[in-house]
Amino acid sequence: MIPSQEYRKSVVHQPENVPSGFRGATHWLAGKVHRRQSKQQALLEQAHTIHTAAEAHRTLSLVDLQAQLLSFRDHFRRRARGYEQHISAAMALIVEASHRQLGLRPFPVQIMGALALLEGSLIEMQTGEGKTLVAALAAVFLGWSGRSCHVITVNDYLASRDYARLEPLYTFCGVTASCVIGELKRPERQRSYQAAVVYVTSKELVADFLKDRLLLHGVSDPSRHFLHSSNTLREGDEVPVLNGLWAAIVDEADSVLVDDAATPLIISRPVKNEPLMEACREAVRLAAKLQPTLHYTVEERYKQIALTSEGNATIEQMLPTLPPFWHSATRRNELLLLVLNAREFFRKGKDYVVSDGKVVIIDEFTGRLMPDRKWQKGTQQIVELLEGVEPTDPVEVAARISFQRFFRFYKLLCGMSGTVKGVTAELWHIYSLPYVAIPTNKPSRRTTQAPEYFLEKGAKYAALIATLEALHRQGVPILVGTRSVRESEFLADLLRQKMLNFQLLNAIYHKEEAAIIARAGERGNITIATNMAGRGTDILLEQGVAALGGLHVLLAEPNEAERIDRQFYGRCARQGDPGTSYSYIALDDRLLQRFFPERFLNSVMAEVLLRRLPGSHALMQLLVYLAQQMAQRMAYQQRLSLLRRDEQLDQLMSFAGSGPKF
Ligand SMILES: Nc1ncnc2c1ncn2[C@@H]1O[C@H](COP(=O)(O)OP(=O)(O)OP(=O)(O)O)[C@@H](O)[C@H]1O
Repeated sequence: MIPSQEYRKSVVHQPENVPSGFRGATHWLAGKVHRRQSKQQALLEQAHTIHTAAEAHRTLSLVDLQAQLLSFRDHFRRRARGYEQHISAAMALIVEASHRQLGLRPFPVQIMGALALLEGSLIEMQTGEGKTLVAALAAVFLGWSGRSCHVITVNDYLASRDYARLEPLYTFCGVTASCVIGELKRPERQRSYQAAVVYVTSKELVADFLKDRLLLHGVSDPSRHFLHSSNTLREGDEVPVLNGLWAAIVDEADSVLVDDAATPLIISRPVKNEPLMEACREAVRLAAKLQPTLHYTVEERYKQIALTSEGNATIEQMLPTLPPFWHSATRRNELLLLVLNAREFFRKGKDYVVSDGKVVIIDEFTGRLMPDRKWQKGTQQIVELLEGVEPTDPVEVAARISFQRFFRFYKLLCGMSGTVKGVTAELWHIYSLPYVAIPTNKPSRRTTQAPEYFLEKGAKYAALIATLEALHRQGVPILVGTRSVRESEFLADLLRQKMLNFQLLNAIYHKEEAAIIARAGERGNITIATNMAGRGTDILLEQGVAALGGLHVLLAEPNEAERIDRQFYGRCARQGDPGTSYSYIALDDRLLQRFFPERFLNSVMAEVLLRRLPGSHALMQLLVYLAQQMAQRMAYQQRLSLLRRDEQLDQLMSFAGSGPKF
């Protein structure tokens, strides 16, 4: 049904040699655009035909509809001759089943999206266009094949929500479905992974994969069914939970396959290290006797701490009473600086929380609690000791793999996102994923305000608050996007001073996060969120809000990827609703500061903005564009070099006869 990766790469979108010369290159480009457009046109036409055919099934009884679906399922499972030719007929029945079971009649563009997924493409579909249903239409087919299809969601909440919503459709079509979330124990996980369609986050999936690989002692082809490799298990071993890696539909594909691509997923195991624990305890005891300024200096801006001569003298006085370990100045300083760093720079409520007697890290960018994440090299134990909770054992790495490497194991990979442009070449190069743009069901009614530029953050926030006040007075709901938890809290303080009511998305669980984001479309609501928070949650407008211009979204700081900015703007004007997007940018924003010299920004650009010289906005726009391009280029190079390293490692290992390792 789906062409293999190799077939796709060789036939469908094989990168051609670009002819030399300007004329040659423009012809080549025009031909490429033309081929892509005709492919999209063909898919859309097929989708319209299916939509019309589905209308004819409205009169079918429920029993007949299901009987026809089940007969198609058997046909697909047996891979009977020419079964691919029945995709349109079967899809028309699934469309009707969706209407009966979910109350949703897929639009032609959604059918087009599902067809493109089945061809193994990456589809770009605007936010709010109903990607959840698109994935389900394709997953029914993949589930019919009898092998597991993994639908990758952004978080556990979405995995269980999407599974619960779509389960009636799957059951009706004769497909077993399940979801795997963090709280499931291994026996339950194993049962869930046996289903034909499994909703799961990439994090859970990769963690289970690594645990299985450890159980299987690193042998076997990762794409094969693990249970068939049970001969590699030893007596009394736990059973692997996964059922092989065959097909995956990745939601928010840009985030999973690009942004998180190089993130290593690590399986660690606690190790008893009593000497390290004792050293941490001693360091905390010693540091308690040191005072800022007198014994050490704190450089807030660069997050640096240095012992003063007074500090060094105090420690040396204590040396005779300390064990020999402390007589090495390097070791002593390293440990003491760890404690002082934790004491001066780690903030409870911002960097971590203490819950149920445990120190839990808060993600700096999303504000989410990360119970599985631990600081390294003794920092975790030191923070725990400072908080007076029982220190946990240090951990060692047992197995690791990057998301990029993991997803390349799938025989069939496809994905969806609202923002793919800008990374299509990378997705092709790394995953052999061709790209198909899906048109919107209704024309977009988003108004995009030109970005506003400011000399410094102070002026930017003052203007931002004034805009919020004005819109709030009119009853317009506003969603403000920030780049970090710190910035969202700073904004929240400003709003408190103005006595404005607001909702802050910060360090809470996905369910509450989704509930807050879902209410962002209510009259007069102000919601502050980090850009990634609540991704995937539907924002419905309260009655009467559309007449006020719909949801307004305000980006408080540009991101390193223009894609993430666009993803945020996509929170408004969903499904043909009205909406407006704004962006406020200051010369001291992190993006510009990272890529341009401070002197250039503070003198040349400040002067240009201050004098409102002609073309100043275009120049600022160019700077932001260049900074984002540079950031993306650097991130891409990083991912590419990781991939090359992985590939080299593979070659070495296969030479040694050990098969794929990570
Ligand atoms: N065919 C349909 N008919 C009516 N409503 C639909 C249809 N398909 C989807 N919807 C509704 O559209 C809304 C948005 O759907 P969904 O959350 O799947 O969009 P999305 O593309 O995944 O958005 P995001 O990118 O923000 O996650 C939901 O309320 C869903 O019920």
